[in-house]
Amino acid sequence: MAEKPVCIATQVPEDEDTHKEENIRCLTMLDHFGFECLPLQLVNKSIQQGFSFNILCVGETGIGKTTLIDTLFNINFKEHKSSHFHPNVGLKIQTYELQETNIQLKLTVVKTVGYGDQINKEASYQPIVDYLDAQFEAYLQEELKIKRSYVKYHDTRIHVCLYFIAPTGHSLKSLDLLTMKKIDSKVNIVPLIAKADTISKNDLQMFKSKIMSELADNGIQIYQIPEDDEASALVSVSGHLPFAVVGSMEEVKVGKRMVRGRQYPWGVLQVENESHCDFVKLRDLLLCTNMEDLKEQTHTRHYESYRSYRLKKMGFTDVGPDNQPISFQEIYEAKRKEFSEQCQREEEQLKQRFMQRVKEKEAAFKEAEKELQEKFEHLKRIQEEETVKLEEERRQLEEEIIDFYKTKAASESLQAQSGTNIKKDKERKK
Ligand SMILES: Nc1nc2c(ncn2[C@@H]2O[C@H](COP(=O)(O)OP(=O)(O)OP(=O)(O)O)[C@@H](O)[C@H]2O)c(=O)[nH]1
Repeated sequence: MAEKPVCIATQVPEDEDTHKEENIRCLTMLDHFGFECLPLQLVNKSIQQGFSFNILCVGETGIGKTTLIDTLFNINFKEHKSSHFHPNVGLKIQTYELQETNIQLKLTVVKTVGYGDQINKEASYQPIVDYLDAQFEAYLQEELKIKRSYVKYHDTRIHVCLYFIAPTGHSLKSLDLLTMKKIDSKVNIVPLIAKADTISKNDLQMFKSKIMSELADNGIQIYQIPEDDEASALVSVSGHLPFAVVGSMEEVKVGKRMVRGRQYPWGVLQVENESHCDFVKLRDLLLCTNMEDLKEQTHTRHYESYRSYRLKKMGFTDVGPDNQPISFQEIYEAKRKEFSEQCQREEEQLKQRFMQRVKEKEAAFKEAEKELQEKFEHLKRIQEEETVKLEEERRQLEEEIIDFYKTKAASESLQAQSGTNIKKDKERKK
């Protein structure tokens, strides 16, 4: 905080001459004191804790997401290029611990992978929506814990979504409109025209107005830059939306200086030259003037609406059916009662269903038993008839055997008789 001379007024008795007031001494303060120091406490605390910032980059493969993030933080994050053949849209999440002088920044960059590469683009926005909700849910679960630890907790809620629009110079694609519509209530969207060096100055202005009117026509809410804020007003950024950005980590010679830019046969595009592109405006917005506002909007607007939706879904409400304020305890008791009644009802239903099934099973068993008994009786009858038949056959066989033996004995005696007669005849002939 800059030191400034202050006038310390001393109380002068009313009856003294007014010319004495001219002799009030002006002292220069050597240090801060009193509640003037309050902001210092916040500054020190913030420096000690460090800052965190979460950026989501949504854009087609190869549109310049990585290069822009590298250029914003002036660090080569060494990213591999993605392929165009992902079957679905995915997200690449990376967290970096950065330091500038004594300021630490925990930066999380989430980038889409394979966005806009599928033939059917209908569900391209879903992984993005799911990711945004999952971060809100994780924060809500931390908030609902009895033992919370916000200091250690890594808040991964996305503070800003940089939406990369292809520099077609024509209009927004239906995928752009669809995705932005789906996420505008969950994140602060800052639309960017990517690779703005590939589009002429006149075309760029027309393209910008076209995009803004298309966003308005489709009711898409982008991040509203607070214009009353002194710093924002100075750069008057809103009028430049969507920012036409160019990314490059290349150092190019311009006159006697080395600047970051892109060298072309016809000249150099300087990334940090405000008459060449809006990169500086974007960097100022994200890092210098509006980071805290982006975080605040994330918490008070987007997270708040997710939280209230989830709590309502869980059955919590601020007012009862009679529009009277209702306490958490009352809701809890009512919910518990409702739950135990529901449990009882379900238990009763289960019991009845069980009894019904037991009855059905018993009836089925009885029916099966009856059928078996009938079958048994039938088989028994058949078997008895078979036995009687067999007995008859056996009797007949025995009779036949007896007859056979009788016949056999008769024939044997006849044979013996004839043998004796032959012998007697022979003896007689002798
Ligand atoms: N003309 C121009 N080219 C750029 C710009 N930014 C990046 N590029 C080039 O575009 C190509 C892809 O850039 P990346 O930053 O890897 O794109 P990306 O969107 O991160 O790609 P993926 O992560 O693979 O989806 C590289 O050859 C960059 O040099 C830009 O502003 N203008």
